[in-house]
Amino acid sequence: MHVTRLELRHLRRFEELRLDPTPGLNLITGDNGAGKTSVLEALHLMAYGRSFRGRVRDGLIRAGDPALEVFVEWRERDLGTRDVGLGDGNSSAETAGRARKAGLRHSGQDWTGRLDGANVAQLGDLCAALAVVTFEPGSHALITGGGESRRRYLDWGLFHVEQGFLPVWRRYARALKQRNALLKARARDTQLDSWDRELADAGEPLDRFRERYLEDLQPRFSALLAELAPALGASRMEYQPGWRREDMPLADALLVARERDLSAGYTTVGPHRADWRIAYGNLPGREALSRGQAKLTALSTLLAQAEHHDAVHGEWPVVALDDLASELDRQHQARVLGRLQASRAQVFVTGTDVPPGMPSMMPFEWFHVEHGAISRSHGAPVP
Ligand SMILES: Nc1ncnc2c1ncn2[C@@H]1O[C@H](COP(=O)(O)OP(=O)(O)OP(=O)(O)O)[C@@H](O)[C@H]1O
Repeated sequence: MHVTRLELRHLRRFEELRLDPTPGLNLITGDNGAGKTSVLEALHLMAYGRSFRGRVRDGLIRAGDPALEVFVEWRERDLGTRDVGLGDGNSSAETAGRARKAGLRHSGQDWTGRLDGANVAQLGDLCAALAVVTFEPGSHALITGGGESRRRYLDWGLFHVEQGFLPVWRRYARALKQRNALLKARARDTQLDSWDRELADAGEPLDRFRERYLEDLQPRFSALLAELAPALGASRMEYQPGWRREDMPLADALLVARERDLSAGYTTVGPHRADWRIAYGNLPGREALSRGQAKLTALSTLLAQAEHHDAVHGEWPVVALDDLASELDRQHQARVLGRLQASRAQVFVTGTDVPPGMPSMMPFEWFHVEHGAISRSHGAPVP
């Protein structure tokens, strides 16, 4: 899939901005604070309902404005349409496939969204339409940070590749909210029984979806990390369900935990506590990773997710790489960009300049951000 138009209004420093990217590599340069990252944030917002730098209300709306707006038009593979040679990033793929569009207005509290000309009822419906994978300076937290971002990683991938996942996820989230409210109110056992049942009925399939998805990612992830960071040794993604699944089904675990949950006022076991970790052949654990190794591991998990999306849908998600040159050394920049070029993914890269690791003769479209505006200059191949 590739974005053909991105428009944003009242986002960070921008009054208004429009970008018409190429289906291949798009380089966005500018000085510090010019607004390069903000462009990727707009794209990420449409795909995730939030920025990778926080929620909309955490400073994404331009100071003094009541709300921001983002519009995206993109093309995605249509099973009835044959995709024609994309290798040079300038092919007829610009006109092939199915055209889609989405719009989002967000005030930080309220939002309205439209997808292909119709209103959307849930933000998740909008986010499940456009697939964007973002690697940015905070991405190492996917490996070294708390479990929430790792659960979000699994769920986001599943929203895009498993049709049945969203209803199960919503059912589980609703049951969890109800059970937690009852626990806080110290409800009677009979009331809790029915929500335990509901939670277990949604939680068991949710757990199976996640475990299977991680298994599907596993071979891609291991191959990617072996290429990007061979010194780490053979690696494995290990799934942790969020309760002692080897000992009992979720329904029993909820019952066993009930007294503890009543005193805590929330549900302490279940898929909302699930996690995954990486086991490395040559390291005791993530605590021993350098910052750069954590970044390469995170990048491998993100690219594995993108490759899997391609295996399911026959096309890559859009790939956004924020500040690539300060995240990876030259050699890794070259490897990653070369791999992405071969994948025919649409890629957005930001930086203060052309990344020094950009492979020579790689074609790209060059955008420059300055004084709150973006201008286009055709990138010459790097000598
Ligand atoms: N809510 C806001 N209202 C107005 N301006 C904002 C708001 N939030 C951020 N800004 C400004 O918008 C710009 C955001 O820049 P952004 O982080 O996208 O820049 P960048 O080009 O990626 O910079 P760097 O190279 O320093 O990472 C900064 O100049 C910042 O001060």
